Amino acid sequence: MTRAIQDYYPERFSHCFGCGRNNPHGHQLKSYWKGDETIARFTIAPMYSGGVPGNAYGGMVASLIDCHGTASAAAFACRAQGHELGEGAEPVRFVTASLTIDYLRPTPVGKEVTITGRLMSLEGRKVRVALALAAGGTVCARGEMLAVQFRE
Ligand SMILES: CCCCCCCCCC(=O)SCCNC(=O)CCNC(=O)[C@H](O)C(C)(C)COP(=O)(O)OP(=O)(O)OC[C@H]1O[C@@H](n2cnc3c(N)ncnc32)[C@H](O)[C@@H]1OP(=O)(O)O
Repeated sequence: MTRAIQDYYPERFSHCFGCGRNNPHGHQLKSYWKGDETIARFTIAPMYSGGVPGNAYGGMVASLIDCHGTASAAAFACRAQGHELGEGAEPVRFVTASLTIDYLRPTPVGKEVTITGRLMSLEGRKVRVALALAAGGTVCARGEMLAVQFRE
């Protein structure tokens, strides 16, 4: 898959500060399939420092996990319906209903981090995703999301 999951979002849902391709001021996070899981790569700029220079502030960590989680939910739901993103109808859009983050150790700025997503369960409009953010192979934060399919 060469296109990011977010690149399949309808235009009207592509303004998110974290991952919207139509938001020139945002982070424009890109998430991809990796086998049965999902992955995004991102380098946090030093301006997103937390209290200690060199480490990211917690909101930035949550933001990356949040956007990767909703993208993962859309991809998991699409595949569960028997097709891939870009095939047939436009992908359903998910919003975060609940997100918990465990901050395990500081997340570095200026160094690539990976965010991964794994499907936990899919039940009706609800998708639960397990998420992890790692730097240099070390997990810095874990997240758990309940994403709910948006009713248009
Ligand atoms: C045209 C406007 C376009 C707007 C698009 C926005 C896209 C932006 C994407 C994001 O940036 S996500 C940002 C942060 N998230 C939000 O702003 C979401 C705010 N919350 C909501 O809009 C609604 O609460 C939500 C859509 C998540 C759910 O409302 P619904 O009325 O569609 O569904 P409902 O309340 O019936 O909940 C559906 C199921 O989820 C469950 N649920 C909802 N919130 C929950 C929660 N917090 N914890 C546990 N379960 C929860 C709920 O119990 C229920 O379970 P069951 O189906 O088993 O009965």
